[in-house]
Parts: sequence; structure tokens; C-alpha cells
Amino acid sequence: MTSADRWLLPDGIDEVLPPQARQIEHLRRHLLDFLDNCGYDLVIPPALEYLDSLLTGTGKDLDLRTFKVTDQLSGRLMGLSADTTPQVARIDAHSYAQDGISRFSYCRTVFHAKSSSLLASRTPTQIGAELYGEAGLDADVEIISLMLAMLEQAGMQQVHLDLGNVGVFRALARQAGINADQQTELFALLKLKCATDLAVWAERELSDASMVEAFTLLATLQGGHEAMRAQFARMAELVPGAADELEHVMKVAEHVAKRFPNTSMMCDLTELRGYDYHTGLVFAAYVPGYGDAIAQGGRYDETGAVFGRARAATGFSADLKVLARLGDVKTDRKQTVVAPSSDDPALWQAIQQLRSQGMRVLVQLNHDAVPADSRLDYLDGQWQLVEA
Ligand SMILES: N[C@@H](Cc1c[nH]c[nH+]1)C(=O)O
Repeated sequence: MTSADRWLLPDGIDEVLPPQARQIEHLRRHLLDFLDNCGYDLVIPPALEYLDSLLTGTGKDLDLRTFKVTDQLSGRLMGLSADTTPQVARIDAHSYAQDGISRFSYCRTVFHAKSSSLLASRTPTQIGAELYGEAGLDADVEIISLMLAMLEQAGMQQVHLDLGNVGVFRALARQAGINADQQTELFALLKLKCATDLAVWAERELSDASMVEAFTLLATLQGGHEAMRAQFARMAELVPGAADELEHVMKVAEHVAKRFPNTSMMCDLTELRGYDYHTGLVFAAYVPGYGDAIAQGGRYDETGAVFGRARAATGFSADLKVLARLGDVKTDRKQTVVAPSSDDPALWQAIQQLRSQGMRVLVQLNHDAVPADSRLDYLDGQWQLVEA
């Protein structure tokens, strides 16, 4: 290993330097205060825990994304948390199981063995909120509104919202009786958003003509919610099990549009992004010039069940570092004071007092040229602030 190699960071792993680190920290405090003002209680789940508890009930995609290590103490396999949501679900179901509605927020580093996209860091700072105990429209509208309001607080402009519903796909798959392998193939085709390939697949794999029509229709369910009405109605006729979920997407879209008239919005039922644990309405926010979602979330009503308490659940997450970069957060420049190096206890007292008032005070060391707004000088028998 050459000395140059020793300083190499692994792919997708970054270090944050001044002044970006200060901006990120400023934004973290601001957004957590905002989430607190909205009634969300901060939780800090462990970064490392036994793999069983970390991955129980979450699905294969999170497993593939999780770094694994052996615990030298117990010999058991542990994992570095790749996503805070299942851990918060466990807190809600088990460690902090309250009656009624629970609201939690979080902000911490998570670790991805495999990054979620070419743009994404393998150590994102995941910030988000989760809401438990309410299955209805109000909870979905609350959490999407909270996500959009938080993005506003982070300085995001021209946010676009995508609404999808994995429940529609699941209801369709159930009715058509397709197996797990066929579902995987379908997922891949829907991700490519190629209606012709999907139609060919449906003709080949399905005998029931109404199911062929339903799958072909699914590939076209993308557009403004008003424009989608007729297609949604046809889909509900073909797949009665999806009718409630379709109606739900429409209602959520109407409510969110009233609160955020300037946010462009699109329903996209071909969008099956998200983790395996999502069960219903899913959503993602985008801004121009950035190819990935800047925040995403959805319903995951089943996750708490494996921890002993199935609860209605919805939430969202974002990467704080991405928000800080795209939102161009302005941090106030603190007034900087330079003080001489001296063992006078009165100088030490004066320095501490200025620091407690929020000023940045540096003690000048040898050859240290500090750009400062003012300096501490000994004048008329006391330490005084003088313009630099
Ligand atoms: N944790 C999910 C988003 C989410 C939060 N709550 C529900 N879903 C993600 O990072 O994609």
C-alpha cells in the first residue's frame, strides 16, 4: 500500500469538511427542531445490532444492502443499520409501545453495503419521521405534508411529488394468481416503464383476458390525478381488490394539492420503488437537476407484527447531506475575535464570557494569522474588545 492509497476512501464513502460540515449540522438542528414543533419525538436507534432483529420482517432488498460483522463477544452476526424505519417500527411495537398514535423523528448515519444508486452515498445521513397507529387518509396526508414542509424548510424549490401504491400491484398479482418469479419479472418490466414489453408478457403468461387488460393498463397509470380518473375507474372494475387503494391515491392527491398548490404532482402506479416492506401508498419527492428522489416514503402496515404489535405505519426519509447540498443552506457567519496568548486569568474569564455570548474566540498562537473582526486588548486595566 503506497502512502497515497492509505488516504483513499472506499467508493461511495465521503468525509465532510468545512464549511459544508457546518451547513449540514446547522440544517440538522433546524430540521429536527421543525419535526419537534410538528409533534415528532426524536429517537436514536443503535447503529449496530444483531442481524436477526435488524432484518426481521423487512425483506431481501434490505438484507442485500446491510453490512454484516461478527460480534467477537457473542459470536453472533450483527449488522450495521441500513435503514432506520424498521428499527423505529420495533421501538413503536416493543421498546416504547404506547397506546394510540405515536410520532417519531430521527437523524443519523446509516450504512449501505451497496449504494441505492450511482449518485447515492454509502453512508447517508438519514433524516425522517414515522407515524404509527392511524391507517386512514389523515395519516397519509399528514406525513406527505410533513415531508413537503420539511423540504421547504431545507430550502428546496420546485419540488415535484410522485404518488404510487404498491397495494394496487399486489391486489392485481393476487387476483391473477401469479407466482413470486413472475412477480419479480413484472417488477423489472414495470421499472423499465415499457408498456409494449409488459403487454407481450401479459399475453404470454396470463390466460384471463381481463387480467391481460389490467396489467397493460397498469403500465399506463401515470399522470396528473384528475387525468387519471377514467383509467383508475376501469382498473377498479377489473381488479375490485384494488378499488380502495386507487380511491385512496386519488383522495390523498386531492388533499395534498389543496395544501401545496405550487407543488407539481403526478400519480404513477408503475412506480414500485421503495423497500419490500412497503404495503400501500408510496411517494417520492424530486427536484430539477437531481436524478434521484430527494425524499421518499410510504405505508408499511405489517412491519411491527413480527415484534408483537402490528400497527398502521407510514413515514418518510431523506439524506440530510443531499438536502444541505441542493438547498444551498445559508449559515450565519459568527463574529470572530482574536485574543493574545497569556496566562492572565482575567483574560481567560473575558474569553469565556464572549464565547458564552455566541462569539467565536480564538487564542493567537505563534505565527497564527487569524482573520478576525475584533481582538481582545488590555486597555485601561481591563480586557476590552477592539476592532481588528
Ligand atoms: N426508510 C424508507 C422510507 C420510509 C420511511 N418510512 C417509510 N418508508 C427509505 O429510506 O426509502
